[in-house]
Amino acid sequence: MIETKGLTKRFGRVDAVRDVTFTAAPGRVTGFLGLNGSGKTTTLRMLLGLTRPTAGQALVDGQRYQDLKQPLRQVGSVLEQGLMHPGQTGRGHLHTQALLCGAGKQRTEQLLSYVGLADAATQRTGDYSLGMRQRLAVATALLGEPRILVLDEPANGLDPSGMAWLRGLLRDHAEAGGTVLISSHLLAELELLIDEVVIIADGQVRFSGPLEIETRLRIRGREPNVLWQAFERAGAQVTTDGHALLVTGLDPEDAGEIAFGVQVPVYELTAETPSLEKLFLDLAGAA
Ligand SMILES: Nc1ncnc2c1ncn2[C@@H]1O[C@H](COP(=O)(O)OP(=O)(O)OP(=O)(O)O)[C@@H](O)[C@H]1O
Repeated sequence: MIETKGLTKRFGRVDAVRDVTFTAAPGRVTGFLGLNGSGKTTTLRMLLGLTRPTAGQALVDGQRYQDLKQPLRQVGSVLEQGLMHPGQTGRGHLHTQALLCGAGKQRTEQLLSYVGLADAATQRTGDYSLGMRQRLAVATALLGEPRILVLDEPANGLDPSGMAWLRGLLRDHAEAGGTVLISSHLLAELELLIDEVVIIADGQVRFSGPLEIETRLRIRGREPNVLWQAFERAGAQVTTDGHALLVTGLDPEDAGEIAFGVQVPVYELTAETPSLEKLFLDLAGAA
């Protein structure tokens, strides 16, 4: 479990993070979304004990990171993947990091396969693509078999197969009861990865909650008023954009059956799902 309560960080006159309160729960993948400079990295750094809050608290399993007994076994993180030595091989990097958290050679070999780098284990990380470095960074985070993962922009540089791999990995981790907090400004990609979303803009949380974006139906028919009343009788919410009825609370099959029941021919019935990007742009005021 990750919790922040009134978390605030001021750098001189810059309010980087203001009164940020949110929870990332076990069994869920929580996305932490914001534009560049919105305060994501500063928040994650406070969570990992790397930046001291001006006010408020950042807690991991109810404790500050610096008070955890075995931090590397409790929390795995990817903050900056620039921390790899370019002359070291992928395997060498993982072995060195394994020493820090007491993981054995068997674990590093298993992880190299798990992140799809077994064949590239003897290549220098300086020759790795951005996506390969991300995979190695994720492997490093997993070394101590932590239940909590904090990943800053892990999707950056991944190709579609890399994204599918990351999605599977995060899903498995959450389904095994782990907690995942993953930041990004790559909205469309995050949409497929996460269950919950926390949207931050100008250092403040603008939205936090489950990612259940309601599908809206756009319906045109011969007698809109008859349809409107019939849909409302079925418990749906109905508005119009002047051309079509906009209906929430019904699935397309039900809407079709209702129109058939009141004998109104339907000319158009389209299910529209607003993208996470739209939600984000609306909430973050990011024009
Ligand atoms: N060490 C620092 N000293 C002064 N200002 C800082 C420092 N670190 C961050 N800031 C400022 O705090 C604000 C939030 O920055 P932060 O890096 O947390 O945002 P971010 O959402 O992670 O952005 P990005 O996606 O670009 O990494 C920015 O205005 C940034 O310039």
